Amino acid sequence: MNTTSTPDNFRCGYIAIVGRPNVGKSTLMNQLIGAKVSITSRKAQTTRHRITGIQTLDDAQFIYVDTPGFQTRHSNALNNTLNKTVTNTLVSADVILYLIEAGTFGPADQQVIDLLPPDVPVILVINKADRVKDKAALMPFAQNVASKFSFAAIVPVSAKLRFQLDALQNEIKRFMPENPPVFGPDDITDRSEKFLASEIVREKLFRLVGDELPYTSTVMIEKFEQEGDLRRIFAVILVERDTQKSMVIGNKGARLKEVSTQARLDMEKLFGGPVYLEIWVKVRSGWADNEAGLRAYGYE
Ligand SMILES: Nc1nc2c(ncn2[C@@H]2O[C@H](COP(=O)(O)OP(=O)(O)OP(=O)(O)O)[C@@H](O)[C@H]2O)c(=O)[nH]1
Repeated sequence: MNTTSTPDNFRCGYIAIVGRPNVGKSTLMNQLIGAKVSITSRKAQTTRHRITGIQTLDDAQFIYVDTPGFQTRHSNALNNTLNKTVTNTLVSADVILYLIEAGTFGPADQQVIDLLPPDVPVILVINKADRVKDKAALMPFAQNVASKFSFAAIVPVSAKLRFQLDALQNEIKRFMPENPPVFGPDDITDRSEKFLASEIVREKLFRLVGDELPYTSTVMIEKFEQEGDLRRIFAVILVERDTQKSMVIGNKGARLKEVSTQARLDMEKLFGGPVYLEIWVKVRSGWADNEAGLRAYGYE
């Protein structure tokens, strides 16, 4: 018996987004749900946690699961943990979006294909289609990639320009099971504000400090207090060496100040109220190679 106003044939499902680092997974999820819950950056390997973005329409609820970029270049405890997360995310999904970049297919893309489970529908999403001048060239490229796996559908998109995202959403809906919604109609993420705050600081850090900073640097929120509308947030950026600490702080603290200002503005937009943000930089060496250390920082 249906006791709520949910239509009988409502669809609800989990959608995993996978692809090698930097193909645009976070950008795609943010554009699909229309809010910034996953961080994006020009630097590869910025997404470390599983992030859920939720979109609810009249007839369907899409629950997106973002996965860390599959890492093959470096091998340490952190990367092994990341790859395990990818595999676990995939087998429990109803639909998988496998992302590649238009015109590019390399060994790292193949390695992600090798992780795809055979019994979950996989949509081949060819992202960054805006970069391809000769659209006719996309066809043979798509056919070539399609020969490598039995995809349920193929959709070229531009996550950045929102090109073909409706078409993609319709394809996704076809493969979602009939289920009542899991989340409320206004929820966009099941992540806490504290978690989102740390992701925002990390995004600014990678954007502003750039390639010199190793991806093992991390952000912790030491205190998160709310007083009426005001949120007071105390964050720590953990780096591995003193030289990295000075890089983050910058000349007379200019860089850290910029990270802090930009992060605060994003938080105020996302939380819908004023934010007081304080960020400290601390050095802690070797944590990325230590499994126990990883657990302590919440990477299971
Ligand atoms: N031209 C173009 N650039 C895009 C598009 N989608 C994403 N990008 C850019 O590609 C870069 C990487 O995007 P992300 O969304 O961070 O990629 P990701 O796959 O989540 O990366 P990891 O977190 O490293 O796994 C950013 O600079 C984006 O702006 C697109 O459709 N067109």
